[in-house]
Amino acid sequence: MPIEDRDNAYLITHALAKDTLSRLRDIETEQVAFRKGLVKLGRICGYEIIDGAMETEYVSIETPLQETTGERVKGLDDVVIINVLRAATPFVEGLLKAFPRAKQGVISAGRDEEAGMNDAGEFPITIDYVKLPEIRAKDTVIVADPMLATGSTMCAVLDHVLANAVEQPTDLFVLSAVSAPDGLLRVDEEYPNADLLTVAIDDYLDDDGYIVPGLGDAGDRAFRTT
Ligand SMILES: O=P(O)(O)OC[C@H]1O[C@H](OP(=O)(O)OP(=O)(O)O)[C@H](O)[C@@H]1O
Ligand SMILES: O=c1cc[nH]c(=O)[nH]1
Ligand SMILES: [Mg+2]
Repeated sequence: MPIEDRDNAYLITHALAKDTLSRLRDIETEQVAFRKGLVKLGRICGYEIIDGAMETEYVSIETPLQETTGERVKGLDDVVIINVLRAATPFVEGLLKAFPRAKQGVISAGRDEEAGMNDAGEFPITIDYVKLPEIRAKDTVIVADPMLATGSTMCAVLDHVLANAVEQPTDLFVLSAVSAPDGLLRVDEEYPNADLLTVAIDDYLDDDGYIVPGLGDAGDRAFRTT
């Protein structure tokens, strides 16, 4: 469903996506259930991307009984999924169930929480490790991170990914579970060619840059760190 006044931002409205996200938000959801919830949400989002954004083609098929016409999704071999370490890891595990043959990239990008947010609402981002596949124009690129807060991490990641692409991808998706309005606007403004997909847009960011109501620190809850 398109988000008001934004040509390229969409809500993933599948009932099971909303159900799963609601369980993730719950403070009572402990590590294992939280991680499994992120995996499930990634899978649902993957199916929704296929359903909403990928083309199908008719193919001739020989069943054990006779020839018939079937429908196949086009381009499944030309999918690139970027895992923004570390909170995206279980989310990507779910996405891979929808895109099992995706080429995968990882990029370790973290907010410098000690430096904190500046007056413009941005965090300095540290990028430690990057391993990306070759990206070409025909690839469907999905950059996955469950949390889009100030947008600082995603902008740093997109900078890196696009600067290192062999060709600029035509289909570029930024996928998150929960977004703050500020982060969504920032990524939209800096990367107008990206389609932004999210399951929820929450109310605001608190003074520490956490999404409210949000679900807390997704990395800490999935990896049981504090
Ligand atoms: O939009 P932003 O303000 O940049 O915030 C979002 C980022 O914060 C979280 O990662 P974090 O830095 O906590 O790293 P982690 O995945 O290791 O927990 C989250 O997974 C995003 O990457
Ligand atoms: O609310 C937030 C903001 C950034 N990162 C998280 O994990 N949660
Ligand atoms: Mg974290």
